[in-house]
Amino acid sequence: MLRRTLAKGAVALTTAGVIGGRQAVAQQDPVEIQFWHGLTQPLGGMLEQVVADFNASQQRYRVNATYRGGYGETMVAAIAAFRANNAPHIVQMFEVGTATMMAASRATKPLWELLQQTGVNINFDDVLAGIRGYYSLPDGRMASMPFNSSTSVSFYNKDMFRKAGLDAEKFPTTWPAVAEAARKLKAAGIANPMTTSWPTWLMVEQFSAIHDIPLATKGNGFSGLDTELTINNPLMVRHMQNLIDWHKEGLFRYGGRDSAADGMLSAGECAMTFASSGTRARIKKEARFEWGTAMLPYYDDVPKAPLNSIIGGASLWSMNKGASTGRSDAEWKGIAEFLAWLAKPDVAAKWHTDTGYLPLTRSGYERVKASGFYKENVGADIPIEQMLRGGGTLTENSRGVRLGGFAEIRNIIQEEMEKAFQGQQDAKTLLENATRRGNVVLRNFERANRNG
Ligand SMILES: O=P(O)(O)OC[C@H](O)CO
Repeated sequence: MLRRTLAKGAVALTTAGVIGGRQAVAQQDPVEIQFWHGLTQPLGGMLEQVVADFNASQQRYRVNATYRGGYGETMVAAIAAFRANNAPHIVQMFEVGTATMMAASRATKPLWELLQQTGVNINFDDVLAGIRGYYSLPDGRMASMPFNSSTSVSFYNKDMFRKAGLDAEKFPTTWPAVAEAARKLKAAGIANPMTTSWPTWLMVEQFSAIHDIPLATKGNGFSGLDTELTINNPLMVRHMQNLIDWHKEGLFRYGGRDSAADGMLSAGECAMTFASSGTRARIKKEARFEWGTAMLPYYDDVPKAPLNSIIGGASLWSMNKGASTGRSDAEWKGIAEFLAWLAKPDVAAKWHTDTGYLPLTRSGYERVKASGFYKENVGADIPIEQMLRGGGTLTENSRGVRLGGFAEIRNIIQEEMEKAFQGQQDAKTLLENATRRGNVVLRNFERANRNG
């Protein structure tokens, strides 16, 4: 289908040819690219602005960004759409969906193949190791496009700290010190001293990485689908039991599954929270008090702690339309051009500084540092500094997690945590149950995907 020229100053035409002395240049309609995302406000709006900027930067492609619910809902919607031969060109997939997408070879086109096929180049040499490793295949080729990679950090309300007689400029570095601060906050009348977003990401996945303990066998699942959970270990039991006890004591409040607690700190509903670095954008917009950020706490009697934290957030996957429906070369090219545009240093740097998500590359980080941004935005570099802790060398336990059915496993762990917070079980039972039930999910996934 052809669209008539809309060149500046030209009369809009209904047919090709010469009107009013001007030669109409026939031009193709832009190729439409559907992009489903799972970011709530204000991040969703920022992402849609990035897309609008891409659309304004060229005329061949038009990316349509649509919010499809949270990450979990977006994942379910994209899989269902593929089955109905109507998948989006690009889907934003949270990091826990990575193994599932890698196994869904009919539904997705790996990034390396997309770039090879379209001749579009994206240089991944300088991408942070913790990000690159998460989204690449064992041989190093990229499976998906890293976009909004986060890590998790502590956020706290400095006004509440002052009210409790705590040093507002020093967030406690260890878990016992956090509990002590929470007791003082409670004594000062703060109803909810601490909570957490993403309970499993924070209290199980990040916790294991920082303390250099495995979350699952086979290098946290990176080297095989025949992996088993190892979360029923003494350190995990110790931490979970502490959370259960602190909950009973009124020092910790469970704020719900996944991102449910994301808005609690900015609404003044707690004094401390542990959340995605990407929560920074929301806190900055909503908080009506002085707030601070700090690295995640740890147990300082654990020999290798604290190591680097791991990434979260999401990457972008290109999808086939359906099992029996292909895409045109122009569509694949449009997808690749858009992803390459996201990796442009200026675009990636703006996304990082606007949102709190990590810079994509080391050089990007250095550039932002040199610009003075971190001096003006104190604490904005804490997520990346925490990622690079330990010299940036990742261990098998600190490079991330790749499990089949991971979203389901997270739900199981959250369900078992909820039972414990309701007083129905202790930490040991919680972790035994979660391990047993999670391993069933892993075996089912392995059986279904054994032959690729
Ligand atoms: O809030 P995000 O985008 O950093 O994502 C947090 C978790 O990693 C999602 O699994």
